[in-house]
Amino acid sequence: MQSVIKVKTRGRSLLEDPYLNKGTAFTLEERRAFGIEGRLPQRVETLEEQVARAYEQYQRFTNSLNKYMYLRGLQDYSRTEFYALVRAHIEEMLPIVYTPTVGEAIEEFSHIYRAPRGLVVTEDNYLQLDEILAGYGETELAVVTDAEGILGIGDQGFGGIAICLGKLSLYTLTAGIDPARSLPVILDFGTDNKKLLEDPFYLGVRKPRVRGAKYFEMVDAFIEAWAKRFPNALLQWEDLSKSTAFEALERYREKVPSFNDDIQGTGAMALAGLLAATEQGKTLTEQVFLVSGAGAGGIGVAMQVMNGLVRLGLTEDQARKRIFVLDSRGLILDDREGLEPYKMIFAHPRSDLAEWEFASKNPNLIETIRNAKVTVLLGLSGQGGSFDQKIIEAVQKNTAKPIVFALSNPTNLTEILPKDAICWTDGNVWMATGSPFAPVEWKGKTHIIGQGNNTFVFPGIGWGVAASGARTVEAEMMTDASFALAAQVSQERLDSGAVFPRIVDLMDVTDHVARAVAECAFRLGVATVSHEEMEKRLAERDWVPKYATYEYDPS
Ligand SMILES: O=C([O-])CC(=O)C(=O)O
Ligand SMILES: [Mg+2]
Repeated sequence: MQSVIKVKTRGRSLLEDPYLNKGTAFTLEERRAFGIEGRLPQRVETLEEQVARAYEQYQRFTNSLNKYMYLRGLQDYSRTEFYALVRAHIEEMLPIVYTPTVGEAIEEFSHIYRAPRGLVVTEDNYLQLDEILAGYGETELAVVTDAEGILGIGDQGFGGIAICLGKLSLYTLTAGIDPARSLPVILDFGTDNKKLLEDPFYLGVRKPRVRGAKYFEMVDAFIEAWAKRFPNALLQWEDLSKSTAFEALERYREKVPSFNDDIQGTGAMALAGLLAATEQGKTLTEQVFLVSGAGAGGIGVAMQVMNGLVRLGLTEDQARKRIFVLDSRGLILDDREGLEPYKMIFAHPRSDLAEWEFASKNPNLIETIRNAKVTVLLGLSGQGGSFDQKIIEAVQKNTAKPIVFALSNPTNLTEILPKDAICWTDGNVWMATGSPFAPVEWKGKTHIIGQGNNTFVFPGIGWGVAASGARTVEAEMMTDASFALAAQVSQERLDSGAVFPRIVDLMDVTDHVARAVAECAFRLGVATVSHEEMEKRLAERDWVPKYATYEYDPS
């Protein structure tokens, strides 16, 4: 907690340091002690007064991307003011600093770029990372992307660093990670996005992506330098493409405490929603699941559903028989030539389909729904609109109340619009979406749409790992996170149709998830601090947006 701190920086540099700057909130004594008298308006303000002005300015922008730019500018000016503002208006501003507007900001990044942030790793500097990292202050958390699989919008090159900025903002807001101790990292190994390569403003490495052995040689070098400089820090992989996400996760998970947000975070979130929709899992083992999309998110969700079913008493084999994963070529079956290794675990034997009716080589979406008697649809395909009326009606034949999660982001890639799902099922559906959607009025009832986004879990995972000093991030920790999140969905939320908590409760929810993750680390023996120390670290957020009093430190 900030109260009184010693500060060495003086004069104009103090006003230009976003971690220390208080602007008009510097007291007259501080202005004198730090040599900034005369550089500020005479009036001394409180943080609340500053935030009120910033909010008035924010409201003058009518376009989301402009709002994003304003907030990022404020963040570059003062971390405290930025976080205090977003915290006061979290429901309104989360869709700006995060999904969906962050998607647009990523696409436009080289055009809206203003100030440098984070660490940029390239083919030119990856051998100097020891030296480079020595110049960074103490760090406890990195969000790392190579930007090949950003949200559902694919290869975004250098702009992908903005997803790291967005995720880290959430870590600070909800888990109290000190912004000065968190690091966004872009592995800028080129891009295959033609539009970016031809854009005169593009700031990233203007070359095709490095792939294969050279790619992992460079990531190895980064991990080695990172682990040497910050051995206990947590690393979150974000938005790698499916071709590297699984391999990177496995390759480094024993080397540094790390997890993949799209595989594990999204998986843990989805299982939580399913638990909430089935009375904390009471009927989960009776459901039949269809996962549309076999990327990091799709396979991650399938794995976590499997882990959940096993926790509820099924064997892995029994669980897998209830999960059907489809990619662009249809249902994944064991006789597919060239099947990617990470998909194999969910490949059903063709011999199991003896009684099925389907037209071509692999059953498609509707054929799988009909033959397998699917009751739960999980959309992670990035194919906007792919759950159409026929699809929904087919699921309705199998169950009184389908569960339909359209988890692809941003908004325009959602597999189904909530209003359509509610209309086509006459209101009999458990609906959730990855991006935020407004409530839907249907026959006099207001249906609230829960936001099925990994933001409900990753900050808690990070805090839980930090609090327990966990050496590794284990699958069991994710499952405990799912149960903890599901338990935070109130009866009132369920009555209004939502299977995820309110965004305004994100901080509370994160408390519970963090505790579950930390306790699990203890149970599994991967924690490295005492239970007492862990309790201390969980009791209070490390950093909250408040001003400390500064005392000049001349040493
Ligand atoms: O960033 C988000 O909103 C959720 C996520 O990880 C993704 O869609 O890749
Ligand atoms: Mg992601």
